[in-house]
Amino acid sequence: MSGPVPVVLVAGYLGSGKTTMLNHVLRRNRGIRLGVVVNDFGSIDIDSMLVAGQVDSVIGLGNGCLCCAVDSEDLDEMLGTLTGPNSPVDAVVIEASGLAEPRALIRMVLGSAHPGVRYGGLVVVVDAVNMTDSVERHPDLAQHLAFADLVVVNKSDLVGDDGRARMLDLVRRHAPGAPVVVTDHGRVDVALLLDPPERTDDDAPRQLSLDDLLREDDHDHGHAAGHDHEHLHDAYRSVAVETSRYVDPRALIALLEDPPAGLYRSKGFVRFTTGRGRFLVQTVGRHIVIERAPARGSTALVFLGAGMDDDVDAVLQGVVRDRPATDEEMLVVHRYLRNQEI
Ligand SMILES: Nc1nc2c(ncn2[C@@H]2O[C@H](COP(=O)(O)OP(=O)(O)OP(=O)(O)O)[C@@H](O)[C@H]2O)c(=O)[nH]1
Repeated sequence: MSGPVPVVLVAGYLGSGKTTMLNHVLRRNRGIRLGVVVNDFGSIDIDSMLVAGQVDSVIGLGNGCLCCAVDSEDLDEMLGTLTGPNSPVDAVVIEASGLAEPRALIRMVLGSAHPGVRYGGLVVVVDAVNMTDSVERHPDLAQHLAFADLVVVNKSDLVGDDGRARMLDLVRRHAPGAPVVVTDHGRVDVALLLDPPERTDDDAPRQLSLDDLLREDDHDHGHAAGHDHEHLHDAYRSVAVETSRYVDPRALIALLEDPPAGLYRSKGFVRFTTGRGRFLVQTVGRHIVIERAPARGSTALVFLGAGMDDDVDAVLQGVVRDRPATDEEMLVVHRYLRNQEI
C-alpha cells in the first residue's frame, strides 16, 4: 500500500464486540500492518490490556471519550507516532469507546492536519442481542448507524433467525445502503474493514452525507456553548476498583448477577486466590463471561453505567477482602468459566 494511510474508526455501543473484533483482525491480519488506538471510557484502560500483545503499535487512551477528551493536535501527534518511519503501518484502526459519538470522531479524523493519513471509513459494531433495548434507552445509537461504511452485526450466535432478521431490519432502516456483515465473535476479514464494499444507495439515500457532517458545527459549538448536542457519554460514569488484596468470588458474582440499577457494562481482571493468576470478568447487561486471564497480576475492574446510585462505588469496593478464596468458594466462578478447567 502507498499514499496516505487510511484511518478506520470502529465504533459501537458498550460491549457490542469491538475489542473482540479488533483482536480477531490483529490475529488474522494477512500481513497487513496495523497501528491501533484504543479508547476506553473507564478510568482503567482495560481494552488496551486486552489488545496488548497482539500488535506492536498500540496507543491506549483511558478515562473519557476520544470524541471529547482529545484535541486535534493530540490526534495528529498520535497518528504521527503510529505512522512514523519507525513504525510503518498500512492502516490505523481506532477503537472508540462504547460511548463515543461517531460523528465527532469522523470530523476529528477528517480535520486532521497530518499529511500522512486519510479518513478510511466508519465501522459500526452492533450487538444483535441488546441493540433493540439499547436503542430504546438511547435513540441516538440508531442515528450513529447513518454514517457507517460497514455495519457488523455481531453476536449472531446468541440470537435465532428471527432475532437476526429483526436486527437486519433495524440496521437497514437506519443505515440504508450500508454494507452489512453478520458474524459472531467479530470474525470479519481484515480486508472488509480496510476496503468495505460500496454502499448500495439505490434503495434509499444516505441519511446524512459527509458534507452535512462537515457543515454542521454542533459538536464544537455545543460544547463551548453549554452543550446543545448531548453526547451519550454525558449520562454515563465509571467506577473502578484497583487492589492488590483479594476479591470475594461469591460477593462479586452475586453483585454481577443482580447488578446495581444503571450498571450496563463491567470488565476487568480479578484475583480471587493466591498463585492462580487472574480471571477476565466481563458483563454486558446481565450476561456474564468469565475467562482465565493470560497474565498474572492484581485486580483492576471497571463498572460503567448511567444513573447508577452514588453508593455503587462503595458496593464495588465491598467485594474486596484480605483472605484468598477457598476451593469451595471458587465453585461459583467455575460455573461461568468457558471451556476451561479451574
Ligand atoms: N457469545 C458471544 N459473545 C461475544 C461475541 N462478541 C463479543 N462477545 C463477548 O462480549 C463481551 C464484550 O465484548 P468486547 O469485544 O469487549 O466489546 P466492546 O465493544 O469492545 O466493549 P466496550 O469497549 O466496553 O464497549 C465479551 O465478554 C466478549 O467475549 C459474540 O459474537 N458472541
